[in-house]
Amino acid sequence: MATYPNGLRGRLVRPHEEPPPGRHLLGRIAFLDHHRPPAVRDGVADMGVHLARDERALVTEVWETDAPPTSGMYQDLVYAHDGEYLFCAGQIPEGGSYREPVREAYDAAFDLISELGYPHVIRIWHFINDINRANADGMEIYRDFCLGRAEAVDRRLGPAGEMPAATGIGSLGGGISWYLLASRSGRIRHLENPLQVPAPSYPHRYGPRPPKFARATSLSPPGLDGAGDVFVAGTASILGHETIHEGDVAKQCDVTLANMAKVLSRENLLAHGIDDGRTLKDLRLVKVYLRREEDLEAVRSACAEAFSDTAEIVYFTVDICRSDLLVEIEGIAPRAPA
Ligand SMILES: O=C(O)c1cccc(O)c1
Ligand SMILES: CC(=O)C(=O)O
Repeated sequence: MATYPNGLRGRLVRPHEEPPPGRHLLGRIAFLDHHRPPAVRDGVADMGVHLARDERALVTEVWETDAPPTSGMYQDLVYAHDGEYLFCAGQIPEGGSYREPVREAYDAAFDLISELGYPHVIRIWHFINDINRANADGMEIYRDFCLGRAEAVDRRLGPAGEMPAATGIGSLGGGISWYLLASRSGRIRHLENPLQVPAPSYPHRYGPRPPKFARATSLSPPGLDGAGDVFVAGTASILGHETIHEGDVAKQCDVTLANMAKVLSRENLLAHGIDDGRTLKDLRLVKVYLRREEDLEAVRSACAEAFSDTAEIVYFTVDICRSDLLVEIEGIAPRAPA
C-alpha cells in the first residue's frame, strides 16, 4: 500500500536534544540570546535567532521527519530536504534598507524551491530586528521589509500569487532571520479569516505594499479531504484591518484568541471547501510574542485557559509589527494520526 510520508513534525526541545529513534532532523532553529548564522552544523541545517533576553529563555525548535535529509548551502541560505519536505533558513544582515536584500533573499528561496522541486510552501517565519524603527530613509522597517517581499512575490507569482501562513515579528538582533517549510506532493490550502481583511488587501495606510501572507495554511496528504495539519499564522488583535483595544493586553488576547478560533472553526474550514474543524485546544507548538515583559502573567493566564494542558507554549518578549499591538500568537493544529 502506498503510504504518504506524513512525518513532518515540529517540536520545542532543549538545546542538543536528539530526535527519537528512527526520526531525523530536517532543520533546527535555536532561540538564543545572540544570533547564529545559517549553516550546516553537525550535519543539521541550523540557525540561531536572537529572541531570548537571558539564558533561562533558551529553547530550540526542531523539524523532524521520517527520511534522512540531505543538507547544504545555497547562496546565503542553509537548507535540508528529505524527498518530501524542504526546510530553508537565512539571515539578512542589519542594514539601512531591507527592500533590496529581502527581495534577493526571497528570490534565492524561490530558486531553491524550484530547483529542488518543493513547490508548495507551507509556512514562513521572519524575525525582524528593530521592526518598528525607521530605516535610513525614514520608513518603518516592517514596511520596508513588506515592500521587498511584495516585489519578490509579484515577480514570481504575479500580483494575485498566494502566500502561506507566516509570522513577521521583532527580534533582539541580527537583522532579519527567516525560515520556511515546503513540501513536494502534499496538498496545500491557504485559509483566510472572515473577521479580518486578508493581509494582502490591507489599505495603504499600513505601508506602500501590504504584507503577503495567509491567516493559516493546511497541509494534507493527497486525496485527504480533511484539513491535515493547520499552521496558524501570527495572529493579533485586528478586526477588519484595524487594531482593536489599544493599550489593553487582556482584551487584545481575547480578540487574538477569538481570531485563531475563527480561522480553525468548522464553519471557516467548510467555507474553504474543507470538511473538518478544529479548536484552540488542538493547537500545539504555540509561540506567544508580547511587547511588554510586565504583561507576561496576564497573557500566560489567558493562554493557559485557552490552550490544552499538553500544548507546548513559549513566550518571547519582542516588538510586534504594529506599534499598537501588545500580543501576537501562532500555533499548529495537527491532523489526528491515521
Ligand atoms: O508580515 C508577516 O508575514 C506577518 C505575518 C503574521 C503576523 C505578522 O505580524 C506579520
Ligand atoms: C498580526 C498582524 O500583523 C496582522 O494580522 O496583520
